[in-house]
Amino acid sequence: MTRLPIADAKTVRTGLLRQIRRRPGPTLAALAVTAAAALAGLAPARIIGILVDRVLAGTTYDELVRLLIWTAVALAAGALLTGLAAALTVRAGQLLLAAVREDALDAALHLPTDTIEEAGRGDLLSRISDDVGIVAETVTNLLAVWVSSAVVILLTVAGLATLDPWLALAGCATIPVYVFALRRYLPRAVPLYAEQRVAFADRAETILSTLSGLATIGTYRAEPRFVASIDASSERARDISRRALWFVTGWVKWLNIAELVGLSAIIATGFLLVDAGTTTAGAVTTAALYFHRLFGPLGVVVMSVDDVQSAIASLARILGLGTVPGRARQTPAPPPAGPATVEISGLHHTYDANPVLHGIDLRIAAGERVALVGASGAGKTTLAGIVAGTLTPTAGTVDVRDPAGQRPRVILVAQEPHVFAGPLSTDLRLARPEATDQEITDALALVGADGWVRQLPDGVDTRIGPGHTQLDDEQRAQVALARAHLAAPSLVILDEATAESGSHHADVLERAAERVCAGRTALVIAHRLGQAARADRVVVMEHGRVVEEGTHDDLLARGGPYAHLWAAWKP
Ligand SMILES: Nc1ncnc2c1ncn2[C@@H]1O[C@H](COP(=O)(O)OP(=O)(O)OP(=O)(O)O)[C@@H](O)[C@H]1O
Repeated sequence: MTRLPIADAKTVRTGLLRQIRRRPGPTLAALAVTAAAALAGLAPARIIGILVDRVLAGTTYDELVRLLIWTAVALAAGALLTGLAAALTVRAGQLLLAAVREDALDAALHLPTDTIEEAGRGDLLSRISDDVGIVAETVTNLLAVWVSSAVVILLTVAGLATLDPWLALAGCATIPVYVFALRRYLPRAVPLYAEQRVAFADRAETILSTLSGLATIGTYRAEPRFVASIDASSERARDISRRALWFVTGWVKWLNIAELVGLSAIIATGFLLVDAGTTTAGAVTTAALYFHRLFGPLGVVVMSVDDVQSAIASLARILGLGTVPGRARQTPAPPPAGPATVEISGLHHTYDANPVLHGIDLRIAAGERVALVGASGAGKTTLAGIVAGTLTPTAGTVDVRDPAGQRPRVILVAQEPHVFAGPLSTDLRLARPEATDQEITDALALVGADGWVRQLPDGVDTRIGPGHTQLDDEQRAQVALARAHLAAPSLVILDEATAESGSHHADVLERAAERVCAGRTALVIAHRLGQAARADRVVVMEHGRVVEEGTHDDLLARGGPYAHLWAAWKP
């Protein structure tokens, strides 16, 4: 199975930057307030350092009180700004995510049908639901903390360096311990947590399956066996949770050792510097407090690396959707025009290295109705999908033009047409939002659906779908044909719209299909050869090639593949 692509690191970076550049205000505001909050957070440490120096030099009571008031003001300002920065960062993050989500949804809606089929719908769905959910949760819970931690770390290190480069250097003694702890922790954390999740899922599954089979278990007096299996899975979950707890404790121990090493190095260096008279005790106090401020942010960053990595992986999956070349966008719908001409040349198509179309050349004149016939698997649906633009051919071209030489509206009525849940009239207006009630009624009458629609509880406004009125296959096909008629296409492609039904229904639908095709160019995949007999021209396909074409009578007279199909067909 071909997977949908995952964006590489560069695409993720440029994708995010592009979104930020589109609307830079919220991000810049969040960064500015975060920086102000970080600076306000540095102020108390600086004031306390000054206070230490003043006390050592012999200060007055008034000055002491003044400095303490300044410390309180700085703390309050820091707290306010930190709260504001968090709110602004989450807002900027959510706006960014909303833009990314909109783009991803847009890309998903324009993915070529064959790409979705090859990759599986599950992959696409999990990207626009699960992955978006993971990123949204990270943005809400961690983005503000990470941004403020990064800014605090940056400004605090800069603050340390401006106090005294030697003190900053001494603080670096913590780095090797952090690196050692990270290298020890990260590689073991992911598998451990994955194992824990599996154990939890296992326990839930065992309990659920026992509960759902309670009656049967009682009948066979098998309770002890099931209780034992719940016991076993619970023990596994407990053991692994205990291991995970020990693991976290061990990890936190290393963080504490790193802090101890850095702080000790700063105090020891400070002692030497004060002794040598190159700095003051107040500056060393400030440096120690600055350094202490780093512990919180560093701890948060390190503890949530896993979550952020998983969010980045999800983001890469979401942005990967935008890297698939999309289908041609048909919006806005071209205005109704006369019947189209179709020029197909050198068309090849391959599914997963399995070639199914081998160089199809076909021309359909304006207003002509061509029936496509052939055994199952001959490639008819594939050809129809390519002409409709829902499939991208491996090679070759399809040129569809209206009388004015423009790409016109092409409507494909698929084998299993989809009718959207909701009022029937809303489904029909999908084809033409401005359609009047009369036009809708006329379209339903044209396809022979007016009778049963009138009998629905609310007529054409009756809600269709689960929990409401359910349509049968014939009714769905009629709705699809009425919708196609309302769209006023220049080319209509019918893919076995009548194949599912019994013979009376087939007659109803065939008549409906013929009326929808009238005055339009039409390509009809005809399993019921009666449809082919009434077409202007019949094109016979075998194993991905056109083997015969002509009128029904000509082909019968020729006695080739079509004549054999006709002879074998029982109307
Ligand atoms: N999405 C797909 N992925 C892989 N192979 C496919 C896909 N769709 C069709 N095929 C294969 O391509 C070949 C042509 O299929 P296609 O549906 O175009 O033929 P058809 O003439 O319309 O047949 P039918 O009348 O049964 O619908 C078949 O062998 C089919 O198995």
